[in-house]
Amino acid sequence: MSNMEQAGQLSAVRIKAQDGSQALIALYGGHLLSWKNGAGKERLFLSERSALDGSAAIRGGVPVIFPQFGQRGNGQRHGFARTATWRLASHADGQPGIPAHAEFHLNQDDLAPAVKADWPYAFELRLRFTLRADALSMAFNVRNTGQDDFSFAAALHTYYALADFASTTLDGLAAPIDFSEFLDEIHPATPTLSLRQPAGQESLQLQQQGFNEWVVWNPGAANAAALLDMADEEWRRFVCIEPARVDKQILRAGAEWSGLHTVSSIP
Ligand SMILES: O=P(O)(O)OC[C@H]1O[C@H](O)[C@H](O)[C@@H](O)[C@@H]1O
Repeated sequence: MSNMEQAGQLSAVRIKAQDGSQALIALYGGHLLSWKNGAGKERLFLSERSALDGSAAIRGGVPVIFPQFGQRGNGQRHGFARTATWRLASHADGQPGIPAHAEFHLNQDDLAPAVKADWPYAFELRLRFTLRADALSMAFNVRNTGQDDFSFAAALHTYYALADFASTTLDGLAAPIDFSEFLDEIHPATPTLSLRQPAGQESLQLQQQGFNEWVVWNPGAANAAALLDMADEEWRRFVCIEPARVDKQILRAGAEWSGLHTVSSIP
């Protein structure tokens, strides 16, 4: 397929909007690795030490968290979706008046036997990236295709590239964020946030629907030093702001849930 390329050892699809902005998504994890504006400026952080060979979750971009958030459950930390290989269902570059898109699917038959045995439910995940001039949206849909109810948590664990952590502000949460050190905070899902960087750097508007919280995370210096897949100084160059459904909630047999995350450039 013409839009396919390698990212490290991973297969990935690149989609381009009419204005020249681009997104690169790996099949491993259905993982958005890069989102550049029309001038080629990268919006997402990806650690220089990240595995890109399918051996471990990718450190950066947008890990898809499902069906468990962090260690809030007995399953794999942050779930199995970020380390499963998704199927590319459709993709197209943008045309005049039509955005670019790529859609990925994952169901129980795509999982390794041990993972499937650990979470024995029938499901269908759909993840659709829609790329417009200066805006990217991620639509995440979970369907319970089996006979049994199941509970799940979910998040789009977005790593935003920052010029300088300490000079960043985030507006729109119920309480202000202190960009000086370690952050691991869970806030109610106010619909719109503004991630502002110093003059000369791009600021972004973050919107979500369908999720319950915003999680804000940065390891800070000490924790970053202990992370094997992050260089010591890299923590200053990103913040994770994640639309999330942190606690597991039930999804009845036959039911579906949708969450939407839209990020756009603001002056
Ligand atoms: O290292 P990871 O498994 O990717 O998790 C990275 C981070 O994810 C979330 O933001 C959690 O709130 C943090 O507690 C966690 O440390």
